[in-house]
Amino acid sequence: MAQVPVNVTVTGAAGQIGYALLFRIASGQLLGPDTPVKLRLLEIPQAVKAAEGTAMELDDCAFPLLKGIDIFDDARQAFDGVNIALLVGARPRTKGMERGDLLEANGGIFKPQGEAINAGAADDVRVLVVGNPANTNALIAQAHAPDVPAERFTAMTRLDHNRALTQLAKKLGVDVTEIKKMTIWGNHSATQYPDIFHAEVNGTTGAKAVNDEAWVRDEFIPTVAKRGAAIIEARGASSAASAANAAIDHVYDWVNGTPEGDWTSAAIPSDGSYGVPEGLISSFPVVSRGGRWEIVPDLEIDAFSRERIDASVQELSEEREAVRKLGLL
Ligand SMILES: NC(=O)C1=CN([C@@H]2O[C@H](COP(=O)(O)OP(=O)(O)OC[C@H]3O[C@@H](n4cnc5c(N)ncnc54)[C@H](O)[C@@H]3O)[C@@H](O)[C@H]2O)C=CC1
Ligand SMILES: O=C([O-])CC(=O)C(=O)O
Repeated sequence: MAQVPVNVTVTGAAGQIGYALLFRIASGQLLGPDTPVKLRLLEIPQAVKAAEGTAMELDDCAFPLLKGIDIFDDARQAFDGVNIALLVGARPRTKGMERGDLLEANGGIFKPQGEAINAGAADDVRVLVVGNPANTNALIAQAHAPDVPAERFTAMTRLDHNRALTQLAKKLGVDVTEIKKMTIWGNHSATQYPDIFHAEVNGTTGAKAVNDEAWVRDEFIPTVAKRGAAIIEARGASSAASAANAAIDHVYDWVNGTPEGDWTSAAIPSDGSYGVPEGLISSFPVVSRGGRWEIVPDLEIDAFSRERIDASVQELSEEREAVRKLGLL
């Protein structure tokens, strides 16, 4: 294990996702059991003490792969030399806040973080934005990091993907491992489109195996798309451990590749595929090969799917327009 440690920066480190995420990174689940890591935690000044507490607990685990923990309240320092950037900290929507206000408040976070990544990140930096609105926050950060290849900025829809796998598996009474090629299209929001027409289950498609369009339309899609709100309702707080789990899955697959014969979902910059305007950070069916995400090409999109993909992509276009008007792009 003479390998140089990989620098992993986590923003919002003292938050609830941070707490569920850091121990898994340090134990080797993010990058694999042979890759040592150094953690660089970014928090706002008021939460630095809490982050220090988490760092004490990380020390107390004596993880063999953890080669250092540094805590910052300054983005330039936190992203200096970063290889993997997990942008979790964001401004949550509070009462009375309009979508425009939320985008503006997050612009104040993701613009300077993009600039800091541009200034100091390692050449191989990979960025995953978790903090909501994740797709558009990723777009803002990317816009302020012109020296970093655009494809290195991604947003998380893997939690939606994993939610969709379990909902379909439960409906069919099969194991989640029997379902391949699930897809989430569009925005990580209630407009997202979980697509089972291309999913494969024991030699047929997910849609054919279910054979019930009303269930797909009225139960499956809304259950997956509104699962975040349902968790908040039940738990009194938003998904944390499942979100951290999805972040681990996203980065692990990005670095190590997706399995043959399957694909996953990630929000990545559009190359114009499937009618998604170029540059929007939208969720697609993707494989990871040679450390890069590739959009799965040439899938047939029927009218049912087309309408839903277009609606979610339309929302992303509107968010892009809104942040453009705010001068954030
Ligand atoms: N993409 C996805 O699937 C999911 C996204 N989320 C989003 O993830 C984000 C974090 O969720 P939680 O950890 O539950 O929230 P949280 O409120 O528990 O933690 C957020 C942390 O970010 C910190 N923070 C705020 N501004 C910061 C800045 N400028 N730099 C560094 N840190 C900063 C806060 O001090 C806080 O400790 C939220 O935006 C949430 O909506 C949550 C679940 C799933
Ligand atoms: O809605 C939220 O804040 C949490 C979220 O993104 C999710 O659980 O998908």
